[in-house]
Amino acid sequence: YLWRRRGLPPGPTPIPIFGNLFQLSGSEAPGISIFQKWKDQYGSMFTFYMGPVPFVVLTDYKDIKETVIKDGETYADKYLSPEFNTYFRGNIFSLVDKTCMYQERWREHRKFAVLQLRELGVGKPLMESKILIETEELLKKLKTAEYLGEDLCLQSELDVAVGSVINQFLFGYRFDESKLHEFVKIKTLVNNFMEEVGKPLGVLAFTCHGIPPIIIKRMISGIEEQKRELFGFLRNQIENSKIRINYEEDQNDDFVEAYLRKRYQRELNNDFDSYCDSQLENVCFDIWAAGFDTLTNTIGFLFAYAINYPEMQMLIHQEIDEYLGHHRRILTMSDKNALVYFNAFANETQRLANILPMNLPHALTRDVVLKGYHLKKGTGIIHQIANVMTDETIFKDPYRFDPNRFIDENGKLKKIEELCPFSMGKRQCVGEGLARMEIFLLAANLFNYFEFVPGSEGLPSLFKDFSLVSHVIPFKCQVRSRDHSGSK
Ligand code: HEM
Repeated sequence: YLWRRRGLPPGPTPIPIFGNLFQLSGSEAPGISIFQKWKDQYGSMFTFYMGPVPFVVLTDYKDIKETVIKDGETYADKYLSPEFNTYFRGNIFSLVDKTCMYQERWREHRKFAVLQLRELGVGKPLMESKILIETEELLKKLKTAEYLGEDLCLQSELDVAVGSVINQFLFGYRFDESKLHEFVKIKTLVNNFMEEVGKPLGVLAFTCHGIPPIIIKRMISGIEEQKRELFGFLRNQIENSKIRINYEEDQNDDFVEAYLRKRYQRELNNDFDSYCDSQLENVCFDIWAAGFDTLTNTIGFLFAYAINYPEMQMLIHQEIDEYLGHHRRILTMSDKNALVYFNAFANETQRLANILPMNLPHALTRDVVLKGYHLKKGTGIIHQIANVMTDETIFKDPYRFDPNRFIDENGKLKKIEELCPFSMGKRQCVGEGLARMEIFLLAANLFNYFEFVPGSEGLPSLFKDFSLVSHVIPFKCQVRSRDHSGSK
């Protein structure tokens, strides 16, 4: 009755105030299976309630494509709480959360971020060289761990490498020994933020419209101090850039410099609104929050799978050895296409690590008729890519880790369009190019020089917790050098 009254597709019965949140949080972690259960029960398009708010969920690739690709503008808005945004960000500033009211500002800043990722080197030797510096540093640390015969917490090392690349992009410097304390601080703050908004009350505060800021503050009380420190850190970096920058020059070394120059030019033309400090702080936060956890955990899962499946790790090693012959050297992006098995392994990792158990909620920018349902402008829509990537009609035996599903009968890499970890359409991940480069350069090179085996605590767990982004449980491993001559 509830569904018919609202003209929505059917779904599980909600309870007052909390809707279906407890079914979601009480389900098997990380939460993908409950969407599958609802799909089996109500069909591929159904409605569930996050708190008092209904969200229409699309779980079929075909339907997602029909909506976000063929009618992108209609689905480009986000369904996130303006009150939460105002409380957390100071206003409706950001790349990730932008709502319809601020569509133009979001469009401008998204375009700017995509352009800067390109200008500052994604897909080019410039970014490659920065990622390779992190790769070399990682290799040195692995060598030391091997020499000492110690267990290695690989995830901590990957975190520093991934964090350094983001910080290079944003602020122009990496986290060397002297800056490690800064990294630990920002990582902790971003992680705590993710944890808070991943809890049921956090999800409510993050998505439901109309909750007064004073209540939001109570619902996610853990966030207050972190917010101050996090934005304090970002503000500090931006202020340092302002001191360094020379507006006479036009060469940008990092994102913040590019932003400040753009703002300067706009202000010369009497536009004092489009580019401002608060927006810059929030975009920096978004790039950290959206880019760090997702990427470092993807690479972490890749190694966790490789240690759990040594016979597959051996195939990665064999492929690299056959390709490089006797001349072991650092792999670069020009080698990527030759390493079919590694790419298939990385694809399968992204599919099964399925890093966003629930995608970010979008909202309709106009009334639409979808599969016979008349949905009103503003309705929340979730494109459940996690369920597409575990759809057994596309990926047979979907919970089995099997890189071979991405290799065709001619031994070539098979493109399966339903592999969509970066989502699709107008809100598709802006960091996809950077993420793909890092996955290849960091991971392929570590396999190039080392074998990874379980540490003293045994095999890495493949369990995924319930969070906005699935985290690999930090594991210990041992590394064995594959380069006995000692030359690199
Ligand atoms: C393996 C790593 C990554 C994965 C799996 C991933 C996945 C995603 C997904 C699924 C979305 C949401 C799309 C939607 O709303 O439908 C997204 C958005 C976003 N990602 Fe990523 N991401 C990754 C890495 C990165 C990196 C490295 C950056 C930064 C350089 C980044 C920046 C962003 C931003 C800014 C958005 C919001 C875009 C918008 O709403 O317009 N991501 N990402």
